[in-house]
Amino acid sequence: MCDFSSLGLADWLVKQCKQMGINKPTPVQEHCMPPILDGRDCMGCAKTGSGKTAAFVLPVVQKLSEDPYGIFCLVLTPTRELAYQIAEQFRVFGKPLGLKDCIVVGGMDMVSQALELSKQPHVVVATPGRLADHIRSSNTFSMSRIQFLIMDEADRLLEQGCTDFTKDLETILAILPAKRQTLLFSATLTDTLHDLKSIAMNRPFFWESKSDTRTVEELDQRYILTPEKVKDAYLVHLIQKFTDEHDDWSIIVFVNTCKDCQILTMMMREFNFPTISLHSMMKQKQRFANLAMFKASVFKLLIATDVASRGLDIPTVQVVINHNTPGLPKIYIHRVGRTARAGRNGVSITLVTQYDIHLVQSIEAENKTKLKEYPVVEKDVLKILTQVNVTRRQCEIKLESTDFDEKKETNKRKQLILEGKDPDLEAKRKAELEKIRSQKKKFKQNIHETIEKQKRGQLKKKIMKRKQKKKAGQTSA
Ligand SMILES: Nc1ncnc2c1ncn2[C@@H]1O[C@H](COP(=O)(O)OP(=O)(O)OP(=O)(O)O)[C@@H](O)[C@H]1O
Repeated sequence: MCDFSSLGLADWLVKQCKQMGINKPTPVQEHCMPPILDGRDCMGCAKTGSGKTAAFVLPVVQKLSEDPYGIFCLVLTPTRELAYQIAEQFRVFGKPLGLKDCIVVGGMDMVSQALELSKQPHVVVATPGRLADHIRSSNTFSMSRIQFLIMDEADRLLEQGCTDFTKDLETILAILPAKRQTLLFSATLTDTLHDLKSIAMNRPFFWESKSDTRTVEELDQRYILTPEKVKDAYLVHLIQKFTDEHDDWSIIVFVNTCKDCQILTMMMREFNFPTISLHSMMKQKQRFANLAMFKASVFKLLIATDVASRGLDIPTVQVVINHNTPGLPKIYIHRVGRTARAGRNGVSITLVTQYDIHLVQSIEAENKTKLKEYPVVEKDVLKILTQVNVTRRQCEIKLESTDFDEKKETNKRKQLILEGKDPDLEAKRKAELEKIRSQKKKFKQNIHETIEKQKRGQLKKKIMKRKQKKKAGQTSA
């Protein structure tokens, strides 16, 4: 049987693992640690909650112990909360070494970060935007001797989504030495493999967990088909049911927008569920505080946008509810992966409207899993429908009386300016895109309606023919 020692891990680190209850390597650790210790670049793709973090932290800490200097390792990650989580793992495993880390993320004081960077910590864990800002604005630190570059959630860092890291990554990569080890990890690497190969060029070792499905077996994946207007009532019903039945369960509800996050949080509080939220329009200190309270189970219901969908490791989360069906299978994988971690069980429930059925189908096809219907007594949901919808309206009105939308607009403009774009031009471009999208949607709808009409017509004809035949048979008899 494989153990950490046989993978080449030093005794003191094996002991450190044991102290954390980590006794046997998971497959991603078993396969990726030896090539990393051997000096190779590595791309590791394994399911959510399978121990990818330790798969890169342990070899780096071991190598650091052999030749300690700062800055030895740079870790890049897409979200600020994840940066703190990864830094904590380095701190715990590297405690006997006196490992010094520095976290460089947006929303926190830049001056104190610059000061910490100048003290040459062993490990820097950063989000790309803020680190690139430091590189552009100061020369108090050097990364020219780093031994390791790690990109956690590497596919997210490279994709050009709503937050595009490309420019910042270029700035960062430009100051790193070519001779280094590059380690790339994610539960969904495959789509970006081509781009990743141009970053990891040192005899790259690629490992992907072999499995028929892309989600873990311990996860019970469900859906509820609901009209848009009944969604919130289902949500309240589900949360009531889970909190009544299991007082130690924590629940994450994923929503599409910051505004929805805010409204649903207000609503859940109206229904007396102690709730907190996490989204990108909140002040960073509040984000950290809320997450800490959720982790400590002070609050057991978290309403979050996709800022919480990747990497967060909270063992008490038993249920993930998707208030909206994720538009991409990849987003679905990361969201539902917040439960059923490290061999534990978990449930995910996706609320699906009739317009989202094609999204569920592509999630099922991509992940090679069928979602099962979650049984609900419909009349119990209908009983609370009016109350829930009135409460939503009240919360919407309450939110409208604050400057939430205004703040959102200002934040968006600031972000665009920082990205070197013209906010007015961008707005125009977006409006044009939206127009094309809605025309396409209308066109699709028309085709769908025509096909349905034709089908109905054919069916009518068939029935008529059958009736006529029957009649003819009766008269000839
Ligand atoms: N060998 C092991 N044995 C038991 N538990 C482990 C082992 N390695 C890691 N863990 C634990 O498993 C949990 C999940 O690990 P981790 O957060 O690294 O998952 P991940 O693969 O990075 O997931 P994600 O893709 O969601 O980021 C953590 O709580 C971690 O402490």
